[in-house]
Amino acid sequence: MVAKAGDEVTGGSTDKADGSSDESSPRTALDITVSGSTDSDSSSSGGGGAEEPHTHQWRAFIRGLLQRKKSIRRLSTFPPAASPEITRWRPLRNLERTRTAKESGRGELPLAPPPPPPPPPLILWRPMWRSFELKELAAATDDFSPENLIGRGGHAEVYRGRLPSGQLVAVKRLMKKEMEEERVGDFLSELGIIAHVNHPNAAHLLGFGVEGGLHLVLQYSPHGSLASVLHGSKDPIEWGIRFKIALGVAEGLRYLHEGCHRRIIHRDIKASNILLTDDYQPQISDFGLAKWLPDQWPHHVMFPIEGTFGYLAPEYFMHGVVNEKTDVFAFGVLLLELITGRRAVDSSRHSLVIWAKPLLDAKNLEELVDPSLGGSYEPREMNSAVAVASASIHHMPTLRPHMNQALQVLRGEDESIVVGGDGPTKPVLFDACDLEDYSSSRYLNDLSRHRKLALEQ
Ligand SMILES: Nc1ncnc2c1ncn2[C@@H]1O[C@H](COP(=O)(O)OP(=O)(O)OP(=O)(O)O)[C@@H](O)[C@H]1O
Repeated sequence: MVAKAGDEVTGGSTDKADGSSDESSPRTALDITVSGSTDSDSSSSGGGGAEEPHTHQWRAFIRGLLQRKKSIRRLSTFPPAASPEITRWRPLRNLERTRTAKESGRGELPLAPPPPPPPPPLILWRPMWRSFELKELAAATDDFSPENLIGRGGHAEVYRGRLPSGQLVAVKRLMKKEMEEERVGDFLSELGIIAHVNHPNAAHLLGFGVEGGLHLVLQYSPHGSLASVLHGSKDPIEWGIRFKIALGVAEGLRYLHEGCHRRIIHRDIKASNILLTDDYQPQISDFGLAKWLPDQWPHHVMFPIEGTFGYLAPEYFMHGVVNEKTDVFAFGVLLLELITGRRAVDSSRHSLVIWAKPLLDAKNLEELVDPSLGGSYEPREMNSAVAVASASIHHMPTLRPHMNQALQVLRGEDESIVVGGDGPTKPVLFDACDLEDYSSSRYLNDLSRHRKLALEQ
């Protein structure tokens, strides 16, 4: 359950379907700003006791939702079979709950949520977003005309629009059929998180609307998504742009993991969720699955398993373990897409990771690199991208780099991992030990098993 009409929305943990609690849920983003309560989290959004201007916006937003007099809840359903791609695999929705260490059979997992984290320092912050009326959104998008439809995800339609000021915007509207179901929760989570994110490499929220459905109003990205540019256009994009995108996504992820006032795990990094500005600056978008993690939690075990086949880290799809390294794995897959020009999952539903792993291990750049580049790339950049991709898709999460390390290698500031040279690749030991001994062949087996499971849905 997320919230019901008439429920009082207050600070604290997020109620799950089974009545259990999940303090890491991004729903807290809404709760803390609406309640202005004494909840220890309240200052994390800049609350700090005194009501800030943005609190009024949240109040207006929640009031609008409650006036809908419709229940908003999570249901134990599967996504519609006709999803445009095999996205958002949610086979375990009916098991929605937070597993305890006992249940998972692992001593190191938290038995119960630890006490709430101490409030972070007060951040003076003024929102740049506002609430839009339906008539404003309709005017901007020419009544949501099909000509303005620029994207359709699993759960939302995105329309290009123009505000009276002349500014181009993207209006993301939760599809009607999804309104009463679990997606509303994701949508509100997305709003709660994106409203707090402020980085050039993250999608920029301009406002929201709750009349006639749920809407996010975002800055318009003229080139659309990386997926459409990389896989949907006849002209291959040159290596310089690909590398710029890799650097920008790494910057954005580092910000989410380390630069925000709370750690944000995106959980759905993929080419269609990377938007491109007019000068191909990438912006991480679609925060529908993103989670805030308290500082003292090394990781979190989550069900249902949600995300996109082809980008899911093995420890996540096998055990539900989520932390920064879940995103690092997906970033590695994204790098492989940029290097090879191939999709994370091809039309025969074969995984790029399974295809690339032997080539990465053999340092076979010749077969790995996108032939449409015609060998035209800067060798240092390519070598560092390949090295980071290889380390990022490591089956052991602790042997994957943190995003700041990945960034340093990409920028050429750290050459501790190099491929393609004469000497052997240096081992990349970022942390001391792993959760378990997990062999490479078992990893590939698990990937294949996961692929089979995903195809059965
Ligand atoms: N700000 C924007 N500017 C331009 N195009 C956008 C913008 N936001 C989204 N789009 C387009 O709409 C598509 C769908 O958007 P988005 O991924 O946010 O929807 P979704 O329903 O959450 O998708 P998913 O299936 O991943 O859950 C994107 O892949 C992109 O092509």
